Amino acid sequence: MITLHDIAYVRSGTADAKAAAAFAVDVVGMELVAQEDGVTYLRADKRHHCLAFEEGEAGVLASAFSLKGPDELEAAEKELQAAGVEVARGTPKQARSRRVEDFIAFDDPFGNRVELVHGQVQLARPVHFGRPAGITEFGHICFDAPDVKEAYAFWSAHFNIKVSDWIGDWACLMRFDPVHHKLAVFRGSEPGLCHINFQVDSLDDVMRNWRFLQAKGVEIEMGPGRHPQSTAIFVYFKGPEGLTYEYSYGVRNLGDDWVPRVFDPTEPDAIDMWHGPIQRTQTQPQLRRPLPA
Ligand SMILES: O=C/C=C/C(C(=O)O)=C(/O)C(=O)O
Ligand SMILES: [Fe+2]
Repeated sequence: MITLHDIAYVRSGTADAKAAAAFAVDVVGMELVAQEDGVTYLRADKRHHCLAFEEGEAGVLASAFSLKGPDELEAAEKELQAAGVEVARGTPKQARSRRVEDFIAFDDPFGNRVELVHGQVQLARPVHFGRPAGITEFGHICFDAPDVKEAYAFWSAHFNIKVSDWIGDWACLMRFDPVHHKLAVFRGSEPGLCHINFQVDSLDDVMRNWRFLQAKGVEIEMGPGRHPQSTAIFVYFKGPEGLTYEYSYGVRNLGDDWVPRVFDPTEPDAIDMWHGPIQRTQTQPQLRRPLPA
């Protein structure tokens, strides 16, 4: 069993790094940490970065989770290989570019590129936020996959992942610590990054951010609303090149005795208890690249 410790980062390709970074800083409120070798690094909490834009074709390149250390990384590599998953270890140069000690990469059964890392660099200094959006941390990652049941079968077979809630066969919200979900999979015809979530400090932050986004003419995909699953109050909005961001406040923590629930996706309040207009958040496509050599 591979024990995920935390989410680490999303790495996304961009054809316009300047626009992608400007949106991440001036609209989302992240800190621009560095721009180096065609990569722009953005942070929102203690991590060196939780979002990196690599110049090139637009689309998600990888989503990463951290493990405890080198022994755990090696054990993860062996476990995945034994299960027939093709796994590659990153080169020192690639690890340096990700600001991690070491990492492995593989594709989930649908082609979502996942990286497992250890030794992600942290920055001790406070985050110099681009604007006061109230971000407290990088909250969760959401993939698309054509079969969410099969996606859960994969994650629960090899990882310390438990389902927290199902939305029929349309979505699976998963946890590996008390937080309701740090990984979600939504049904979509192709692999991709459904959205990247940032937790904010208060309900007021969600509402202030919503007003700010509206005033800036940013496309609001959904919200403000409240998810019945995590009870979080949310707003989803669209950044450049199809990258969807979510702010949310109030995600619940679960105990070991939690029994997963099943919500009917055809019900009007299945994803928003406030019955706001439901719009399927468009996904940033997964770019198909060879595994690290
Ligand atoms: O569509 C349902 C979304 C649920 C949640 C939640 O319960 O917080 C999400 O954050 C999500 O996956 O976007
Ligand atoms: Fe979310």
